[in-house]
Amino acid sequence: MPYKVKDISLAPQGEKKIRWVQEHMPVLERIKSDFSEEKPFKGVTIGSCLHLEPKTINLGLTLQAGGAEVAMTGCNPLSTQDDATAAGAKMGLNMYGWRGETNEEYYENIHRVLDHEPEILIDDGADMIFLVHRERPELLDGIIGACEETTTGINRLRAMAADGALKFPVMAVNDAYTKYLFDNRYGTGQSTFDSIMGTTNMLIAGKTVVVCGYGWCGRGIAMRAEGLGASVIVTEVDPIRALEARMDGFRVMKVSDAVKEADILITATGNTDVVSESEFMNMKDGCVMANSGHFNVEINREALEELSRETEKVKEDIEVFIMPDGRKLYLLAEGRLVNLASERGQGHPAEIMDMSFAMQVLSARHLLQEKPDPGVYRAPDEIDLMVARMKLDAMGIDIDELTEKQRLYLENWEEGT
Ligand SMILES: NC(=O)c1ccc[n+]([C@@H]2O[C@H](COP(=O)([O-])OP(=O)(O)OC[C@H]3O[C@@H](n4cnc5c(N)ncnc54)[C@H](O)[C@@H]3O)[C@@H](O)[C@H]2O)c1
Ligand SMILES: O=c1[nH]cnc2c1ncn2[C@@H]1O[C@H](CO)[C@@H](O)[C@H]1O
Ligand SMILES: N[C@@H](CCS)C(=O)O
Repeated sequence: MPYKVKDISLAPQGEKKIRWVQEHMPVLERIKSDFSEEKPFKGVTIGSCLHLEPKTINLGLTLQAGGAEVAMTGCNPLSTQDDATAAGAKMGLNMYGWRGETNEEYYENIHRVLDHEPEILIDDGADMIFLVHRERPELLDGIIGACEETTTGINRLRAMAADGALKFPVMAVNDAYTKYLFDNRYGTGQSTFDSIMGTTNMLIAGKTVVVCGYGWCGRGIAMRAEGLGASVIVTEVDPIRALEARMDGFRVMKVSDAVKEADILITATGNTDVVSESEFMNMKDGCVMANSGHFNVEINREALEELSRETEKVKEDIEVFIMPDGRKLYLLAEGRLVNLASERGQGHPAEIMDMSFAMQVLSARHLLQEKPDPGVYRAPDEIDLMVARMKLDAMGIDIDELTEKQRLYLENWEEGT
């Protein structure tokens, strides 16, 4: 099995980590067992560009159990766990990636996955989907479709479809209820603090935490910050979401004012330049900044570097930028997704990725069965509900069912007071 990983001798350690997450991914394990009987992907090659860590390797193993030939690379140069990729390679997955890739190596590894001529792509952020359109158009005819993991990827793909540039169908996995309501909210909420606390060893209680963006990720981060004892300020550009944040009990203000109070600032907007020159000029001394949104552009690191008179690596994943007036501003994990890109970041909990990855593999099967026209599609509600039911089942939770009388009552418009 071809592979290019950091150190194949790390495989035994990686295998242990994979076994551990498997115990906490009951939905995916159940699907894996069904797939090993049905073999829905027999003869199909699947290429993925996802954060490479034990839960994602387990996704690869699920596709493999379903009969697929699987080739995997990472979707962020810093989020790969080298023991997990070593184990994945040993377990028969074609594996390309290592932590700390250069930009060039990152794209070379995506090309290596594309060299397998995958018929289905699974992407996070749409880098692989763009690359195949731009640089490997000869592969487009052989591609049945793709599944996209995250909000930003889907926004980019919708823009591409609107321009008529998208040449195959894409399942918007992020838009499934069993994905964004749990992964983006509870997953990002927990893993962001897990990583910030692990990296900095700082206390959250008593601090002022500024959360930029009150979408599904932002509300999870704000909720957990409050639970840890912080005073939370939210910044937004959408008036409805700003109102929601206020009525959820948080202070809401412009980012230019919020930075004056921030001990910790976390971005989760999917946007660029959310925190830039003027914010750095007014930011509270000692503020620790982290991004849990997308790519490394939400906090403008280049502007930060240009403004500062001195920069230094404090310790793993913490950089200090000393401003001309002596204020020290700190940036975690180079401004990349802090919950995955920092050494201490393990990504979302296994119980969360259990549902996200169940939606991935079932959406991939749906693509294969339905072969829709080019466009961006939400997974059918039946699949979403099936994943929710399997999760409840695994949690030992029973819920009520509508009686026939109740169903008829809900469907009837004639009955009043
Ligand atoms: N770290 C992770 O593991 C993880 C998990 C899921 C999603 N994501 C990424 O996080 C980002 C947010 O995802 P989401 O699902 O919460 O999206 P969302 O669309 O629900 O929320 C984004 C929010 O940011 C607000 N916003 C946009 N520009 C802003 C600005 N300049 N200032 C303040 N607010 C602004 C929007 O109005 C919106 O309410 C996306 O890039 C997504 O891909 C990361
Ligand atoms: O631990 C993880 N493994 C794999 N993917 C993850 C993990 N944590 C979060 N995400 C995924 O990363 C996307 C943003 O790039 C999110 O949409 C989330 O689903
Ligand atoms: N895969 C990209 C997209 C995140 S939204 C990243 O890791 O930055």
